[in-house]
Amino acid sequence: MQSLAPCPSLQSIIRTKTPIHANRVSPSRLVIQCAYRSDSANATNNSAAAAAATNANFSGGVGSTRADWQSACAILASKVVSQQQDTKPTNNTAVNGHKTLDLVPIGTNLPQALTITDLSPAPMHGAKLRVAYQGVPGAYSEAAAGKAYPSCEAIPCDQFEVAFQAVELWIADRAVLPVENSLGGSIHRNYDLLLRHRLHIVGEVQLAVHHCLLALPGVRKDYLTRVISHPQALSQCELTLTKLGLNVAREAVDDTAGAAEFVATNNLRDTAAIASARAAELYGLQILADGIQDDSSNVTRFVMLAREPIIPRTDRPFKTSIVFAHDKGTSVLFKVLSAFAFRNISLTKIESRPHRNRPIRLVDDANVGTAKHFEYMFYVDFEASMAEPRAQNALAEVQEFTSFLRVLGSYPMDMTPWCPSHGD
Ligand SMILES: O=C(O)C(=O)C[C@]1(C(=O)O)C=C[C@@H](O)C=C1
Repeated sequence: MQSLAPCPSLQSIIRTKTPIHANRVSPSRLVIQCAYRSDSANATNNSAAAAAATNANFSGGVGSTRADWQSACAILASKVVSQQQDTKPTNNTAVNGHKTLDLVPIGTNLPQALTITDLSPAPMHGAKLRVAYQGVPGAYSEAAAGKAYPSCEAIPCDQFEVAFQAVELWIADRAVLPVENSLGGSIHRNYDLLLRHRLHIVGEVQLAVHHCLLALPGVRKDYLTRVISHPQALSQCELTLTKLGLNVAREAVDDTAGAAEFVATNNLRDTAAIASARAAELYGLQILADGIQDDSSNVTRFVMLAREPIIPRTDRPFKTSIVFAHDKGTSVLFKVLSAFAFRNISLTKIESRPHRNRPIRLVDDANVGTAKHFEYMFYVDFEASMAEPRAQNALAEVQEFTSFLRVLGSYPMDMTPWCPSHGD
C-alpha cells in the first residue's frame, strides 16, 4: 500500500461549502491515499462484497443474491482482518502539518463481526449523511439531495464526475445526480458516468423544477442582452423566453445557481440567470419572471448513488436499471425487450449511448462496399425488483442475447404524490 499522506484541501473545501473541483480529486495519488485513509477497510470490502453479489457482469440468476452476498462477505471479512493486521491503526488528524480526513480508530486487532449496519446503505454511524451534488447552493440538484435525504449535509461539486469520485473516495456517502428531465430529455453525461464508475443506484427522486428569470435589483427586462444558465434549464425555458420578447444571447454555464452567483458577483446589469427562487435569495437577485419553464409539469428525475447496493425487496414497488451491449446488431434488441414483455414487466425507460470501446461495426459486402453500423450501449429501466423471480428470469434470458450486462441498481420507485411546480 502507498504511504499515507494528507488530503487537506478536500476536508476544508467541504467545510466551507465551496464546490469540490475536479483537479482536487483527480490525481491518482490522492485517490489511492484517500481511499485508504478513511479507514473503511470494513466498508470498502462490504462494497466489494455487495458489488460481487449483485452487480459486476451479471452472472446467472439472482435467486441466490442473499447467499452470494453472505459468502462474498465472509470471504472479504477475512481480508479485512489481514488488512487490519497489516495497517497500523491511526486516527491522526494531521500529517506534515496538514489536516486530514478524520479516521475512525480501530480499537483492536481481533476480527470484528459484520453487522447488519455494515451491510446496509445506512448513513455513517451516527454522523450526518454527506450527499454530493453537482452545482453550487441553490441548484436544483441541492434541492433533490435534500428531498432524497432530508437532514443530509449537501456537498457541492463542480462536475458530475467529481460527485461520483467524492462517493468513491468516501468524501461523501451518496451522490444525487439528474438523469432525465420531462422537457429536456436525458442527461447523457450521467448515463456515461454510471458505466465508467462502480457506484450503485439505490434510489430515485423526482423534483418539480420551477424556473425564475433573475437579475440584479433595479435591472429591467429591456436592459438585458444575455441570459445564462445550465443548458437543460435554457432548453426548458426556450419558448417562454421568446414569448417574453427576450431575443437575447443564450449562454450555457455549469449550473443554474452558478449562473445566478455569476451575475451577482460580477455585477452584470445586462445579464439575467435562469435559476430557482432560492438562488435569487442566496445571491441577492430579484425575480423578473416566475415559472418560466415551458411546461408547468417540468420534472427532473435524479438517481441516488452509493458505494454499496441495497438488498432488493418485494414489499413495495421497485425499479431496476440495467445496461447491456450485444454483438449482433440492433435486431437483438427486439429479443431482449421481449424477455420483459413476455413476463409482463413494464419498461419505464430505454436509452442508447455510443459504445465507447466499439463505436462502429463493419459489415463487409463484396458487391456493394462496406456497411457501417453504429454500436450502442442500451440502458433500460424496468418496473420490478431483482428479488422477484420474473425479473431474475428475464435477466437470465437477456444475458443469453447480450455480450455485456450490468445491473446498475434495484431500488424503490419514487411514489410521492404528483405535485406540479409552484415556485417554493
Ligand atoms: O443546474 C442545476 O441547478 C441543476 O441541478 C442541474 C439540472 C440538470 O442537470 O438538468 C437539474 C435540474 C434542472 O433540470 C436543470 C438543471
